[in-house]
Amino acid sequence: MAGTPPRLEIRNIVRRFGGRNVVDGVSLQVQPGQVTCLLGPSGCGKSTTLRIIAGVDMQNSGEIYVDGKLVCDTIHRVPPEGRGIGLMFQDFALFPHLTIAQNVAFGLKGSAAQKRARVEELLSRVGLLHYAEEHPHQLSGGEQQRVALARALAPRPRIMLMDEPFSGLDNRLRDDIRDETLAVLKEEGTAVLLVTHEPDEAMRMADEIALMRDGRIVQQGAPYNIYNTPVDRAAAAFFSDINVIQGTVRGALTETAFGQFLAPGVPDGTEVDIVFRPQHLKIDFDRSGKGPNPTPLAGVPARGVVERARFMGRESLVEFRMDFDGSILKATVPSVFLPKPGTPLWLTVRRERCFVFPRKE
Ligand SMILES: Nc1ncnc2c1ncn2[C@@H]1O[C@H](COP(=O)(O)OP(=O)(O)OP(=O)(O)O)[C@@H](O)[C@H]1O
Repeated sequence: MAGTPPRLEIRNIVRRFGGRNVVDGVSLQVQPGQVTCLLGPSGCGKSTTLRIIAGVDMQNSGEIYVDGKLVCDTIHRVPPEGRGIGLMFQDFALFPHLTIAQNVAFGLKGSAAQKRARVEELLSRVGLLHYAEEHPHQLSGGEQQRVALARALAPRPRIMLMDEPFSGLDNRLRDDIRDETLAVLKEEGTAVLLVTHEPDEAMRMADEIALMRDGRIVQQGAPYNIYNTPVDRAAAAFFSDINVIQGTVRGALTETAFGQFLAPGVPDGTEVDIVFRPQHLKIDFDRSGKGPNPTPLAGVPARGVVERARFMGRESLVEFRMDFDGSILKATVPSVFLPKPGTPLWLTVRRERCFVFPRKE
């Protein structure tokens, strides 16, 4: 690509432990001011990837570039402190014997006046200037996390690596700290690579999500695209509960109780999973044994009987036992609607909300 190189680029990183590729050919780029989330289940290799970029672990093959300059392959290796990288980890504790200001100043170079100016700038940005002379134990968990952010940002790192930085905080506080952190990182124009196993965190923070499984990135893109066009059943299931209807392809179509689904390019006889999220199952009332009329967009309605309905605050989760095969499908609906078990209702699902994937055993 012509023009400015990415702030961070990794190419084909492989890391083996005990004969297993724990990181198996990971490539990605992060631009200045952009947050990329490495998202995946526990053990998929996220932290190992981050540790390699930080320089505290070493890849078996692959390269790391910062602003287009090679900082590490299997021959050259810039030490961690020479990479312009800041770190923020959940258990990256503050120094208990130093004041808040001394903690933030810890990695800074320059004159005393320059250091003081930078510390004051960052502490006021995270709203903690009045705590400058206190010690960490006098601050709440959320405040300590903000100090940790200020400390990591103080030397103006070109790249910030964050590994589950908010997981020690309780829910409400976590949302606030995430938003504040994001605002500060954007102002500083830092390129951020954030590791998390929580889809909500990734959706809230990321400009781009790299979904990782078994050491590989299986899908990469804006949160909206990753959520709405998953590459496979597991990618869909990572973000929410899913419904799955099984079918077999005949003539690029598969027949279900909801009518036909297109399966272009899928060979005859292939078993497929038709996957959709519970919020996309639409409910209609029973009109003397009939449901709404079929439409090209929503297909044929199918009847189910309410098995269970649970109130969950903002929404209700309703489980239906379907007449056609006795399977259970789930719908989330606004919680004003809480039908009684045994109520027959009709269900439809819009075609553009469904994904047809060849079944993997
Ligand atoms: N030093 C090591 N020696 C041997 N195996 C390791 C080492 N470090 C990591 N692993 C293994 O590599 C795999 C990936 O670990 P990693 O910590 O990168 O996963 P993760 O996706 O970050 O998971 P988590 O969210 O639980 O930290 C795991 O199976 C882990 O046991």
